[in-house]
Amino acid sequence: MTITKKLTVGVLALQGAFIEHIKHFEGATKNGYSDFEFDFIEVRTEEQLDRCHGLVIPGGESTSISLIAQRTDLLGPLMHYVKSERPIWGTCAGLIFLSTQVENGRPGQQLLGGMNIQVKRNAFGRQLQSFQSDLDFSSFIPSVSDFPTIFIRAPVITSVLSDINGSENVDNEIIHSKNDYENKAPVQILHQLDNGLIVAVRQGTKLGTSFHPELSDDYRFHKWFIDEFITKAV
Ligand SMILES: NC(=O)CC[C@H](N)C(=O)O
Repeated sequence: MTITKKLTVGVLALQGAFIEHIKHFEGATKNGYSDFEFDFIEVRTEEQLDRCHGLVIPGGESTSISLIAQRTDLLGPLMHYVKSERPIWGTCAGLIFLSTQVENGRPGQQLLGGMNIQVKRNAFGRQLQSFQSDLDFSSFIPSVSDFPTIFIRAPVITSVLSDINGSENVDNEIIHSKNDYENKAPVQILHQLDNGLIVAVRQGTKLGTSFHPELSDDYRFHKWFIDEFITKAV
């Protein structure tokens, strides 16, 4: 007799492309899991957050997500959730919110401080606000060598911070997370564009991507997140 484990994956639903993530997860898990049953939920409250075995922070506008989280009293629970080591994936604005330092941020913008990275908002400038490119992710997702990758006013990862308490990066232009969590896992660079810009990183149970797999019609990236982060964590 197989015992089926029920797993709940939340998508932070304060602003941005949360419905698209839920649809992709549903598509990615429709067939092929006999040991797990999945529930994908929109997260707007602490009670919903507590139920989640993993969380996705979608793309949208990081300053709005930060502001709404503060106004709805979800910022504290989210900072606490980051410390729990449960998997979190931030896409685009979600990557910004998940990071420790942000260049080009807005004064007062809050960061969850889940990954020891500095990111730059709107890093591609006006000429290249949005673009699509088929990228080869086969070095970390087996046989995915042609993923339709969409960038929209995307951030990039500008540095990996070795000592987040050090003073070398103190700069008034840079927003720093107020979370006292320190992710101790090594930061892995998963993908760099041909011009060297870093657009996907992993640090232990946390994943950050500059781009939007949920806006393509391809479920493989979401399936990989489920297989590599969610089902392995339980
Ligand atoms: N597509 C996106 O998520 C854009 C992110 C947006 N530029 C920000 O700063 O939050």
